[in-house]
Amino acid sequence: MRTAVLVEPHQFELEDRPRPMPAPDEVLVAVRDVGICGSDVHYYEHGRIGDYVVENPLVLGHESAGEVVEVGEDVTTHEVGDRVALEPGVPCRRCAHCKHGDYHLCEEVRFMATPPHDGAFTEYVSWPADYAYELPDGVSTTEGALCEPLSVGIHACRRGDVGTGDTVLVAGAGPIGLLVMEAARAAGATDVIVTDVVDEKLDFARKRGADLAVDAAAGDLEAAVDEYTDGAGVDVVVEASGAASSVQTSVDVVRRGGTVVLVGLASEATVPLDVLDIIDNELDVLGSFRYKNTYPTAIDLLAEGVVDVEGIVEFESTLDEVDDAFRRAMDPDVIKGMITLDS
Ligand SMILES: NC(=O)c1ccc[n+]([C@@H]2O[C@H](COP(=O)([O-])OP(=O)(O)OC[C@H]3O[C@@H](n4cnc5c(N)ncnc54)[C@H](O)[C@@H]3O)[C@@H](O)[C@H]2O)c1
Ligand SMILES: C[C@@H](O)[C@H](N)C(=O)O
Repeated sequence: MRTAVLVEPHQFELEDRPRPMPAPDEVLVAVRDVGICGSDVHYYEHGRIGDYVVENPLVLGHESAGEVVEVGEDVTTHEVGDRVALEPGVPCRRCAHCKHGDYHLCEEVRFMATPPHDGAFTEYVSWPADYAYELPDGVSTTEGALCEPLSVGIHACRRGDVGTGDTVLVAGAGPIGLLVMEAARAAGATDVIVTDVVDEKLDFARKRGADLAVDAAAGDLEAAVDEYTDGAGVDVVVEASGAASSVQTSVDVVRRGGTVVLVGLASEATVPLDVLDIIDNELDVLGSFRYKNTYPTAIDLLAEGVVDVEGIVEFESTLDEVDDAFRRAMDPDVIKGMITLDS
């Protein structure tokens, strides 16, 4: 099977690898769509993300969906021909976190495209059947692949307890921020303010329904939020830019008693933060890491037409064009590229 392998930064090789055999509890999936995530681009450019270093050739891609072509002998839940979205993190199922229900915090998780685990820029992936979620008619495999970043948005909104009538500020209009916006609307938020520092991203957010889109670099964000909320501040901020300065700004624009959810991986591990602000205003400042139990929700929201994910896809390429696709995805103005396969 054709497989795009990152052999060193900025260099993919298309290899012919043996097709995997599904284990008894797995399904073999012919991959149809794989999103290019910011983390894939980061590995492509730098060969590492923090402590995760690409020491051996790695297959990138963790936002994937496809069609079941074979089922393991113990699998009773899937049939050949089912279209499925693959949740890319499979936990150990035995540790305290898994037993506690926080399987996304499992330290033994096998997460696609995170060294040393291969991802989905390949023709076939064999994956545990219970992490392969059937897509109903009407939900495309492109949408199935985008259940992954949508899951990040759903989990962040759950962490922030976003609810009916809330005003939510989403910092960063990349794919994650835009899908946080979708998830926040689905959770009942009536007002969504989006910030970014790139005009094209702000325009894109406006076209996708942001009630207010503000340039965070222009220096008047707090005033703009004050004006919009009559001085109250927003109920929930979801920080999805990863910009260090945006962490304090998030604390500045949330209302007293409100919640700040940190999703963006701040480029600097330590960021200045006015702790008295947090105490005096009794803020909840929470981390949000990946997701748990979000795929069924994401698929339901897509099937009901409550969220739009395909609208963030700006280009599609084939596996043979993976190098070009990654070069294109490095453009800061581009929101999302997809690799499509037709094996
Ligand atoms: N916590 C998690 O589980 C999780 C999962 C996926 C991604 N992430 C992180 O979330 C962040 C967003 O991911 P993405 O793929 O959308 O990234 P992205 O780089 O495509 O988008 C980030 C956006 O933030 C904008 N930005 C930069 N500085 C800003 C500022 N000061 N204020 C507002 N916006 C600003 C950028 O212009 C860009 O549009 C990244 O840091 C990523 O690593 C976290
Ligand atoms: C959650 C996922 O989208 C992220 N890129 C990660 O590897 O953690």
